[in-house]
Amino acid sequence: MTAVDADATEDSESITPSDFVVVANRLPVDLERLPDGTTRWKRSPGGLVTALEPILRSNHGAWVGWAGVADVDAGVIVEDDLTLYSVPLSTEEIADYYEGFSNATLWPLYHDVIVRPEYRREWWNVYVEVNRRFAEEAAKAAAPNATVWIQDYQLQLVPKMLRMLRPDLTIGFFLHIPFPPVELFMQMPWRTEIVEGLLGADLIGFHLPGGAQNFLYLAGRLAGHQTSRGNIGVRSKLGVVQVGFRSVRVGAFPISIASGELDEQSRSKSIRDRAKAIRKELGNPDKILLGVDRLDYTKGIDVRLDALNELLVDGRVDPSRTVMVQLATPSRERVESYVHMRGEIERMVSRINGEYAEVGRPVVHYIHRPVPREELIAFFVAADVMLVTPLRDGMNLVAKEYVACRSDLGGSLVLSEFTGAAAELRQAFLCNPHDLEDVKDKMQAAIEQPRETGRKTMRALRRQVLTHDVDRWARAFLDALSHTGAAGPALITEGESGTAG
Ligand SMILES: Nc1nc2c(ncn2[C@@H]2O[C@H](COP(=O)(O)OP(=O)(O)O)[C@@H](O)[C@H]2O)c(=O)[nH]1
Ligand SMILES: O=P(O)(O)OC[C@H]1O[C@H](O[C@H]2O[C@H](CO)[C@@H](O)[C@H](O)[C@H]2O)[C@H](O)[C@@H](O)[C@@H]1O
Repeated sequence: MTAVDADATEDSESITPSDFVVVANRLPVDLERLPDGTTRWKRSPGGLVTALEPILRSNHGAWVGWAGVADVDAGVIVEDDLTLYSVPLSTEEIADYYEGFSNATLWPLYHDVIVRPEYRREWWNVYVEVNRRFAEEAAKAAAPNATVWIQDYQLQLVPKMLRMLRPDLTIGFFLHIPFPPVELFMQMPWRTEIVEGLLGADLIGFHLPGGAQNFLYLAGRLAGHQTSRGNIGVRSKLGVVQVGFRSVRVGAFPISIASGELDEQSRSKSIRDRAKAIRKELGNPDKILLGVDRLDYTKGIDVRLDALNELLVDGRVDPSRTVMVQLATPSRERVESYVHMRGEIERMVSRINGEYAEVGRPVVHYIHRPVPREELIAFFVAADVMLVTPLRDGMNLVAKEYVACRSDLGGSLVLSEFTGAAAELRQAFLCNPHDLEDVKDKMQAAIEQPRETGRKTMRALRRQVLTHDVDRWARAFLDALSHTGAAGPALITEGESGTAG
C-alpha cells in the first residue's frame, strides 16, 4: 500500500478525538489518481455530505471512510474543524467486500432480487474483516461518550463491533437502501449475524416504515429479542427491540436533498441560459424527456426505453417532436450484472435510433459519463418530463432534485411506485414499472399534460420537497438518537428540533 502526501496527513495517535463521528463506506472526498501517478482530493457532491458537513463542523466532527482508490493509505487528514480518517482497502478487499458482498450479495438481495444474489463465504469473511477495520478506526476517532452515526449496507456489522470496543458511545445506524421483505431476507446465510450487527446501535433508521417494520419482526424471529407491537410512523412512533438491558429504537426517516440551495441555484441566469441552449442543441423539440441515474439495473432505464419504443411503434409519440436524454453515470463497472445491463441498454438505445432517428437528430441521446453539477441542474430545468422508473430504490434523490429545480412550475414527473420518494411525492404520475402498459400510459399523460394542471401538481410537489429537506432528515434522526437511553452530550444542530419521538 502506498501512503499519500505525508505532509497533509497525521498519525491518528496524536489527534484529538471528536464528539460526533460519521462512518460511511466512502469519505466525503475521493482521492483521484492523475495520469502522472500523483493523487489529489476531489470533494464529493452527494446529499449526505451537504447534510452532515455543517453539523460535523459545528461539533468539530470526524468522518471515517474509504478514499475511493485501491492500495492507498491516505492516513488521517485534519482540516480546521473536520477530521477525515481514511480506511485503506486493498484491490482484493475491494473485489470481495465492495464489489462482492456489498454489491453482488446485499445490493440485489435488498432490491427484491432483481438479479440473483451470490452467497460466497470468502466474500462474507472479507466483509466481516473490513467492517472490523471500520469499527476500530471509528473507536479511535470518537471521544468519550461521543455520538457515532454509521451509514448504509456496506457497514451493517459495525454497530455491534463498535459497541464491544466502546460501550460508552451513542451509536446510530441509517440504511440508505430498502430493507427487504422477511421472506427474501431469510435467504441470507448470515442473516442472524447481520441482524445482531445492526442491533449494536441505539437507533436504526430506514427510509420507510415498511422496512423498519420488517427489521423489527426479524429482530424477534432471528435474534429472539422482545419487540414492541404497533405500527411505526414517519419520524414518529419508533419501534423498540429489547436487547438485554438495552432498548434499541427502530424508525423511519426519509432522506431528502438540500432543496432550498438547489432551488436558488436553478433560478440563476447562467442555468436558465444553459437550459435554453440545451433545448436548442437538441433541435428545439416540443418535448424533452429526461432520465438521470447511476447505470444500475435497479433504476429501470430499460423499462423507460421499452415504454418509449412501444409508444413510438404505436404512433402515440411523434419522433420528430420528442427527444429523450438519458444521463447514465458509470457505476460498479467490474460487477458482472452491471456489465451485462450496460450492453442491454446500449442495444435498446441503438435500436430506437436505428428505427426512428434522422441524420443529425437522434431520438435518444445517451451519455455514459458523469456531467458537472451545473450542467445537470440545467438539464432538470430544460426537461418537460422527468422519467424515474426504478424497479426498486431506497429513496431516489433525482426525483426530489427535479422538483426543487422547477420554480417555474413547469415539467412533469413520472415516478415508480417502487421508490421511497413515491411515498412523499403522491401527486406525480405514479407508475408500476412491472406493468409496461401503465408506464406507457403515464409517460403519454405526462407528455400531454395541460399546462394549468401541471402547474398545480408541481406546486404541490414543491411544497413537499422544500419543507422536507436533508437538514430536517438529519435533525430528526439525531434528535431521536439523543433521546435514546445511552445518549451522551447533546449535539449542536441548526434550526428547530425534529418531530421524532
Ligand atoms: N454531478 C452529477 N451528479 C449526478 C449525476 N448523475 C447522478 N447524479 C447525482 O447522484 C445522486 C443519485 O442519488 P439517487 O437518485 O438517490 O440514487 P443513488 O445513485 O442510488 O444514490 C443525485 O444527487 C444525482 O443528482 C451526474 O452525471 N453528475
Ligand atoms: O458508492 P457507490 O457504490 O458508487 O454507490 C453510490 C451510492 O448508492 C446508493 O445510494 C442510496 O442512497 C440514496 C440516499 O439515501 C438513496 O436515495 C438511493 O435510493 C440509494 O440507492 C448507496 O446506498 C450508497 O451507499 C452509495 O454510496
